[in-house]
Amino acid sequence: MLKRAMFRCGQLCSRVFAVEFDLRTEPLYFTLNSTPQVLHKAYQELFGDDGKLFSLHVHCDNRIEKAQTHAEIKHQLSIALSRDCDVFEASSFIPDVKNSLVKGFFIRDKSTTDLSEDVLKTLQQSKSVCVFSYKREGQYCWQEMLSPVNQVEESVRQYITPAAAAEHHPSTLNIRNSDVFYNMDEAYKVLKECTDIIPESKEVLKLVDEQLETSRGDGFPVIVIEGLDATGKTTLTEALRESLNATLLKSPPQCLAPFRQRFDSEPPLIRRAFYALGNYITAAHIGKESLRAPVIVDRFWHSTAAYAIATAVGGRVENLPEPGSELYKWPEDLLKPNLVLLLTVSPEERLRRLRDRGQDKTIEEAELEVNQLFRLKVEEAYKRIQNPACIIVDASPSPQEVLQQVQHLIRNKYHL
Ligand SMILES: Nc1ncnc2c1ncn2[C@@H]1O[C@H](COP(=O)(O)OP(=O)(O)OP(=O)(O)O)[C@@H](O)[C@H]1O
Ligand SMILES: Nc1ccn([C@H]2C[C@H](O)[C@@H](COP(=O)(O)O)O2)c(=O)n1
Repeated sequence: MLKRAMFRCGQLCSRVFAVEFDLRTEPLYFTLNSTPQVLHKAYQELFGDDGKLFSLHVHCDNRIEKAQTHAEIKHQLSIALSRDCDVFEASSFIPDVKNSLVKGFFIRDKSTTDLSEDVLKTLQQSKSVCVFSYKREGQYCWQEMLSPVNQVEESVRQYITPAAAAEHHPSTLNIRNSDVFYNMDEAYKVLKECTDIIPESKEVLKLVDEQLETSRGDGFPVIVIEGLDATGKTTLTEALRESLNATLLKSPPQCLAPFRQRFDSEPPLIRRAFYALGNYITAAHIGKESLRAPVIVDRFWHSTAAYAIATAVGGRVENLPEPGSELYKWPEDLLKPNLVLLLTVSPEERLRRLRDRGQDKTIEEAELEVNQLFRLKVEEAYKRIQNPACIIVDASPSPQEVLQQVQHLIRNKYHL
């Protein structure tokens, strides 16, 4: 309750709120003020003309619990609310303060029933959930706390006050060590914190402990093949293995395959830590194998970071961390490949290949298909990662031509 009260009245009022009413435009930014503020029309329209409005945020000191509660609420809202309700991503943050982002939702209920209010009141019974409702009177809009079930609490009005757009999209504030990990210890810690609720974490950590050994002398070249799904990575990496007499490795490595589905169903914090650790295990395998032969790697850190950043950052490509941001920096303790090639094909060709393949798609792959914005962000994030940056390969020609193109690139560099 103390946290909720702070959120309502105290330090958290200096926060800025961002609501993604429309993923193709800027979020709507506002702060809260105890004195009424005259709002211009755009805000008046969004806050009050069309249905009942609520916001919901999750506050919790335990990051695992917070991530799981957020995911659970997202699921609850998707099944419990009526079709007349729109759910938007919303967040609150302190401008330029890293890790200050608190994720939540904005709910617009255009129905004539009280269903959404009842659902939200039930959710608010959890001590880490804070729900507000929004009211409008003339040119003023305010927020007040939704009274929990069986509790009539005197609500304090906080008036909506327009705020300047954030220089960087707020979601970028929390990427480090929540979505992308820049050293092994940080990812390791996340799984360690999960061992009680996800017993498989222990087994993954055991595998990490057993396999670690990333040092590598001047061995054979290590070439990573990256790209969105169905761009031809498997086809190319297998052809390269044969033509170069190379060892083919993957990230995540085969030893993590039994755990992948489990971690894919977890919120980003846990899921991304799992993939990050997978890269370190693969790095240990690369270290050994590259002493014997050239190594081809199907996906590595570029994939882990690009998918994580593109998922964490809502909306448009412009919302991504800007080129040169430290968020695109290779982890200090992860083995660096000699060459990273990014396979690209047109969206139409990718869809054709996906359809021809006709196999089950993971949720994320299915999302790629429908979500053009997400695909563009993944590809752009790939291109922004530096040191090593990826070399773009046009993978639309036939498999044989793509192989020749890549052999040419490798030969130029290594005379293999
Ligand atoms: N150069 C190419 N031209 C036409 N079709 C191709 C080419 N390369 C691969 N394909 C076909 O496209 C489909 C996807 O290829 P592949 O499985 O190699 O992609 P991928 O990048 O490994 O996918 P994923 O990441 O989802 O495993 C397959 O049916 C494959 O036969
Ligand atoms: N090194 C890796 C490999 C994969 N991922 C994640 C990113 C996508 O969610 C998904 C794609 O893998 P695929 O379906 O092609 O096997 O896995 C990652 O984060 N890091």
